[in-house]
Amino acid sequence: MTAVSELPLSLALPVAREGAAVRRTVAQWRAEGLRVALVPTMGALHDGHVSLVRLALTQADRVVVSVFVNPTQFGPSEDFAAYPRTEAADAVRLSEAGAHLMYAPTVEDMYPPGFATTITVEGVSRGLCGDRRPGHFQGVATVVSKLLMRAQPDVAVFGEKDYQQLQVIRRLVADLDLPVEVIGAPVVREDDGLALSSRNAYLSPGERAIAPHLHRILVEVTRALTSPETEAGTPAAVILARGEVALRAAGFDDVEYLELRDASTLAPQAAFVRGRPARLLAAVRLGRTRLIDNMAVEA
Ligand SMILES: Nc1ncnc2c1ncn2[C@@H]1O[C@H](COP(=O)(O)OP(=O)(O)OP(=O)(O)O)[C@@H](O)[C@H]1O
Ligand SMILES: CC(C)(CO)[C@@H](O)C(=O)[O-]
Ligand code: BAL
Repeated sequence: MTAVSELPLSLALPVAREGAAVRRTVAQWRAEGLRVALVPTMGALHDGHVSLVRLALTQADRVVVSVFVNPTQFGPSEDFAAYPRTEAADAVRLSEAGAHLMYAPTVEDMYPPGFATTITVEGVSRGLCGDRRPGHFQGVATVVSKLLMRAQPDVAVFGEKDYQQLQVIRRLVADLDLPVEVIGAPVVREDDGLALSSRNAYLSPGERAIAPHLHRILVEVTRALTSPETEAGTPAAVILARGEVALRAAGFDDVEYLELRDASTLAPQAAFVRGRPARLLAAVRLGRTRLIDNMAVEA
């Protein structure tokens, strides 16, 4: 293991580069009877990530945070090369947040020559981001499987900001009998409602002013979906179409989707049914930035 050289000594956080090093450290902790959590990330850490670490600390004695910009979940025309990489600052944030180990593997370590296995989670990976980003959830499921195998945590924490991803991982863990408890953490937002996201750094000042309208419109659509008017028979499609018009009017360049889905299977819902938890999910484009957000639709 190496320490990140730019760190002040008092903040030094152990950094593992290889799966074997993580496995050794975790095995030692478990031999001491300690419970271990894993928080997978792609780095460029913000308060949303810190909230996951804090939640992990309430569930475990030791917290490992992986920082890996996973090439296999990016399409050929996506932002893999441009994705922000801020490892030294990430290590400081993790140290301050109370994490115990940063796991920052290289691409070669994760995908050595000859690597040939891909994990596909059917059903929940279909539609929404799965359609818009072909191959994305295969890349996510494959790398998360590897991270779980390497770290062998008791619990793994993922944010609800990436709601479809969370459901894909829940399905993956259940289907492959992986011995880990998956915990979802609530979305952390800016004061104006914008969900924190590493990609918010791409927004120009003008785009940043438009971005919070995504959350505002999700709140309005959720209210409309659960209102007595809807119960009286307005189909969800009509309300969703009004929401899409509102998003375009607010200045978003494209609305990839705005959909009502079952909260766990992500099956499309033609209407909100009281007592059946649903989720409203959206992806929009603002200049070169793709933003996603979602909200519980419950009553
Ligand atoms: N605002 C947030 N609130 C709660 N969890 C979050 C938030 N943003 C990210 N996460 C979670 O942090 C984990 C790592 O996500 P990731 O490193 O991709 O950050 P990100 O900000 O979502 O980046 P991107 O802009 O690429 O989507 C994921 O489980 C993700 O859902
Ligand atoms: C789960 C994850 C770390 C896998 O690369 C990534 O998709 C993310 O940061 O949400
Ligand atoms: N936050 C999910 C990772 C991705 O968008 O690729």
